Amino acid sequence: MSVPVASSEMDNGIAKTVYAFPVILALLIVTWMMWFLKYRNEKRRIYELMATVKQPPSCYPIFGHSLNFVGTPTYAFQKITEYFFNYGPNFGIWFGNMPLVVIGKPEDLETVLMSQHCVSKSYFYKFTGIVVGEGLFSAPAHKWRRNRKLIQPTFNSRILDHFVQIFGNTSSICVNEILPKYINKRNIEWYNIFTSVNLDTISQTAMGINTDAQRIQIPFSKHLEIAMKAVYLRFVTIYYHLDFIFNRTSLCKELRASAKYIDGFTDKVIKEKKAEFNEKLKDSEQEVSTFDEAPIKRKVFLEMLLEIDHKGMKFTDKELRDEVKTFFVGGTDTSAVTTCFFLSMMGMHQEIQQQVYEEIMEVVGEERTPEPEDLPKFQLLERCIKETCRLFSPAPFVSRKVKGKDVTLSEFTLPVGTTLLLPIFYVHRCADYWDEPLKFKPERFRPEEVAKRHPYTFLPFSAGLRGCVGMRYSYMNMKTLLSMILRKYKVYCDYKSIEEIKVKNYVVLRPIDGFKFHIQERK
Ligand code: HEM
Repeated sequence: MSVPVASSEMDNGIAKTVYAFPVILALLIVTWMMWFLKYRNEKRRIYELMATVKQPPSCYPIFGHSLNFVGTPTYAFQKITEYFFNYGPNFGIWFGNMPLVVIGKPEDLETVLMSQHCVSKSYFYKFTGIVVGEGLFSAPAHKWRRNRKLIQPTFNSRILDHFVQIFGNTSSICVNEILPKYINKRNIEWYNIFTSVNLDTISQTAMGINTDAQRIQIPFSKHLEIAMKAVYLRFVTIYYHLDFIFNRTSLCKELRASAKYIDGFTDKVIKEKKAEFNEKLKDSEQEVSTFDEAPIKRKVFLEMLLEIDHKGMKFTDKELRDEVKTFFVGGTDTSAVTTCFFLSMMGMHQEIQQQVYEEIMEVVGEERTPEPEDLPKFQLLERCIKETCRLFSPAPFVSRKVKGKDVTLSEFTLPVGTTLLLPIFYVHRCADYWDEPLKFKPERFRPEEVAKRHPYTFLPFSAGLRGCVGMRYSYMNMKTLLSMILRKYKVYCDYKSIEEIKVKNYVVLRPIDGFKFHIQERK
């Protein structure tokens, strides 16, 4: 008797499925159509905006303006910079079929960088994924919001003050053990030397591990440079955006090999720290210590991530690796390049170098390692670091995407979906905001001069909601290292003017012909 019942239930089931299928299909079609109409509407509004803003000539079908960048990376950088100076501060370019709105007006930069609707990174950042994954730098907005809140406190002032001793120790290795090998020598790989100093500093301060990169001479800096170059070439070469083309190039092979090295290096650090963390955890369970209850904000960055993970807010291995890699990459490359440009500027401006030397002698003298309270007293040194960052902004551009809501600027409104390019390099060298922009004038950063300018004319660390989390860290670290270098060595530079230093952009700015300074020991 049960068979007919089962059969009728089955018939019912089939009938339900038969009726449900067209309903689901209709819903899917309606959803897709709504999405498509919204997408087309967004595109239409962006195209309308592009029609109203200034645009350089030579825009070709399919390729847009991108054909004008084809050539060496140097040429591409020069071309983009030329566009800024001819069409800026705000204008539009077509990168293939992608419209890019360039925002160089300080008032508008402030609006963009302070807007919750501009915290999403643009399409270009996906190419950095192989190097830094989805760490803080490239994370999508929802993930970034959570992680920024967690990470920011590990760089608060009290913690930074504790780091000064480590800055002093790693700087001392550089000054007393590494630099003596290069006295009076030319053609030195300065970038590698200073990347290693910064790697030691960041690994001790943020990870609580000593990599001893300066003494062991690990190839981290070499791989970082290869990876950054490959990522940048991919950005600017439009056909490299297609995986099936890029994956077949030798550049891709080099990028993968370097990214693999950086991953391996990071995994080793995490493994070591995890083992130490688990040991401490065991001890704390036995000794009822306060380890688990210690406030998270007192721990270094990696300890804090491990502790959060342990307390249940899980980070996958990949998430952990991405965050750590981001700090290794973000904290070393930019700082190394800034150190090298700074020393070039000191070599080129001997009088200013002498004044900085006198300031250092006044604050700490010949021997004493700087302490936290000394650092604010290095005022001229700080102005010189800032003037270096203005002329040679380590991050020449950043990019964003408008999401969630339109953003209104001084002259037009950015519709949702617009990709933005923020040309920091251009703003820093623009004669509208800086008199004699190609002159090294640290006095521009005296408080009374700063007060005369719009704050968004100086953006080496970007600014606003998604500005650099390591800005104060960097100033403190650079002041410690540079004061210790300059009191022991005199720097000379073979470049005679700023115009002579031609630059290229491998995500981070570099001189095309290398850093041409040399050091002599002060007697
Ligand atoms: C001279 C040194 C440095 C410069 C010029 C610099 C510059 C920048 C810039 C321009 C950005 C914004 C990037 C963008 O929006 O695309 C940024 C973001 C970032 N920087 Fe730095 N940086 C420096 C040093 C450091 C250091 C030492 C650390 C680590 C301690 C660090 C960690 C980060 C992180 C994690 C981000 C992503 C922030 C976020 O999206 O919330 N940076 N940096």
